[in-house]
Amino acid sequence: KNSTIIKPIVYGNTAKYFGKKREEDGHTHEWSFYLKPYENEDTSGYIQRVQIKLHDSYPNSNRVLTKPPYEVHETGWGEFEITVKIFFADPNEKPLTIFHLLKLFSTDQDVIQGKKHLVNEYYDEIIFHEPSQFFYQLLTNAKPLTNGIYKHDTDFKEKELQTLDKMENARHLIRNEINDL
Ligand SMILES: Cn1nnc2cc(CO)ccc21
Repeated sequence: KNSTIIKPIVYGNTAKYFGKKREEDGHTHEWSFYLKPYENEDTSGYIQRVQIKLHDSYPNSNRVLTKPPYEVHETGWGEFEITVKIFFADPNEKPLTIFHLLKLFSTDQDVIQGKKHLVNEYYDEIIFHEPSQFFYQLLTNAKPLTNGIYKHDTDFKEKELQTLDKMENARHLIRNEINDL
């Protein structure tokens, strides 16, 4: 039977420039990395823990979160790859690894002047194909969160439309070029 469960997620980072380099440690930015469900639901029923691996030179660089919100708040001076590993409540479900390049620097004047946060976030989907009976229950009975804690800076629906338009335009361009051959 058709038992594929899709869980939309949003992950990424925000960053804010201090305005200058901090004397004592040379840090220039505060930043946050986060992983959250796209819809407001309690993920703790089906996510057992989330490991967020920072650059090795951060103290305690492997941040383990056993309940939401799955966030890391830090300060620093450099951009680097963050590796996220999501472990699920069903031990037979393979953990999922996500890679994210921390972004601190922007060319947007408002961001440079510290007037607004840099937001670098992505929409993705965790697809569970033929989950076990036990896990299917956990996935489908996730409690909706009433306090609406998750709001997204990015209007992903709008971004989807814009991306689809770009793809359509690209198809027309290619078709015209092929016709002109
Ligand atoms: C790569 N990077 N960027 N900023 C950093 C801050 C620390 C902690 O002092 C360690 C590593 C860092």
